[in-house]
Amino acid sequence: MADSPAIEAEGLIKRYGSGRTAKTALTGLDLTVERGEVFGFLGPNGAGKTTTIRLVLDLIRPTSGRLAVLGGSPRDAVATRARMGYLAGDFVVNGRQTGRELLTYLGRLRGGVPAARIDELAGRLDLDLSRRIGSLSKGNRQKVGVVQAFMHSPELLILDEPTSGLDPFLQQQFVELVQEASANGQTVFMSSHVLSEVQQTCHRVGIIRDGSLVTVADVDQLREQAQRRVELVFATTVTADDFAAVTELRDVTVTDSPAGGSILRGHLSGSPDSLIKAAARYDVTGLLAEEPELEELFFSYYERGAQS
Ligand SMILES: Nc1ncnc2c1ncn2[C@@H]1O[C@H](COP(=O)(O)OP(=O)(O)OP(=O)(O)O)[C@@H](O)[C@H]1O
Repeated sequence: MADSPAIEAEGLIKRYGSGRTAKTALTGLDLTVERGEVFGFLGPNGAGKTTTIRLVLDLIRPTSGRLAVLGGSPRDAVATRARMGYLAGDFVVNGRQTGRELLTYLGRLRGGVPAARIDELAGRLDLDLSRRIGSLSKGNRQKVGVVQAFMHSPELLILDEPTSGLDPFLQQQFVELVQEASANGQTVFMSSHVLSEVQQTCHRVGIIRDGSLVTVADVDQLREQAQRRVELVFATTVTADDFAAVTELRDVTVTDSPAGGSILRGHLSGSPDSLIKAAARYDVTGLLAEEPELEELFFSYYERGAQS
């Protein structure tokens, strides 16, 4: 069904082993990933992220609970897998093939991918497709992994710490690929410890701890609540008292500007509207408002999870 969620888990339990060595990795996971969203799956080591992803891919089976992927059971793997793309942090394949041979082969399995699409992605990632995969560095091998995950524009991309340990160039290229996939209406489910990457790509984040989801948050809402550093330069002298009515503004300092006038600095949370209106009473010659840092907010969610 087209409008069923991309991923829907209810009371999902996964136990590894039995007897005294048994380990319950998922303790009753409830999770919905809607079609077309980029969902970040965050949590400390051992929380159950990879286990969830392996269940979605039908690489392992749940002990109990319900799981639907693209409207069907993950057990319909053959039909569903061609509509999915998957990349883990350590892309491992037969090393004797060249990148081009492997990607052409995988493209055929996924219903045919034009050679030009493979070339375009390889070009963007600065990947040499003529080299044998076994001779590539970890970073270059991971680029092959990125191409195979994205090349067929799958309905659902499953990414398990896809860029961990990779250089900033590949991380930035990866962010752009996720943003493009999202603009194209594809769904992305991504676990990551790279919070800047999550901040740049995800619509929602879910925090998992000890095998169950503790919070789901909307990244735009977090961004609105988050503080941003602001700096305003005035042609004339202003005082902190002139901005006392702007309740969204905290930690206000006013210093003399080298060009005469004043520089006002502070932290703004919520709407900038009343600050802009208060500032408009004076002659504003400079303005800086930084993009809010969500990392601290993400960490506070991790911690909140730890207390529950
Ligand atoms: N094959 C297995 N056999 C036994 N226990 C396992 C197995 N795979 C995972 N576990 C355990 O299940 C729990 C969840 O592991 P999982 O790999 O899903 O966590 P994760 O959130 O992906 O962690 P990380 O961020 O370190 O990758 C951990 O306690 C782990 O030790």
